[in-house]
Amino acid sequence: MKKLTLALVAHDAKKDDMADFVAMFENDIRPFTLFATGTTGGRVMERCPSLSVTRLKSGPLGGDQQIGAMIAEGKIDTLFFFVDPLSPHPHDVDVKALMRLALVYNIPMALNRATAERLIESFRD
Ligand SMILES: O=C(CO)COP(=O)(O)O
Repeated sequence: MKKLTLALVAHDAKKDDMADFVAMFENDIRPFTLFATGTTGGRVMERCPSLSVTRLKSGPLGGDQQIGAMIAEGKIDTLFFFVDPLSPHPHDVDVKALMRLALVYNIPMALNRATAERLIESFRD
């Protein structure tokens, strides 16, 4: 059976949360083929060295758009995007575009840790 793909993205203020989350649910996350924006992927691999994560560009340099394009191509099954709602982001249009494509293609999308925890549990057999 084809492995499901999971994309991980976190704004700077949420990167600790993302690394903690992945470490806590490492066994649930391991079966997925993992993609991440550049810095998020680096932090996740630092925390969980046994996980293999394909790192795309950093968000502000096009990483969000790369993940959006992969969603449009049917290459991403699930998106965990830990959003910082309290800081301005220079690439906010890219952030919105990524969320929009996740909605257009109706893929499961968790925008905070509480939702991601419940969603990842739903993939258990
Ligand atoms: O900016 C991001 C999401 O919008 C994430 O990008 P990085 O993981 O490279 O910080």
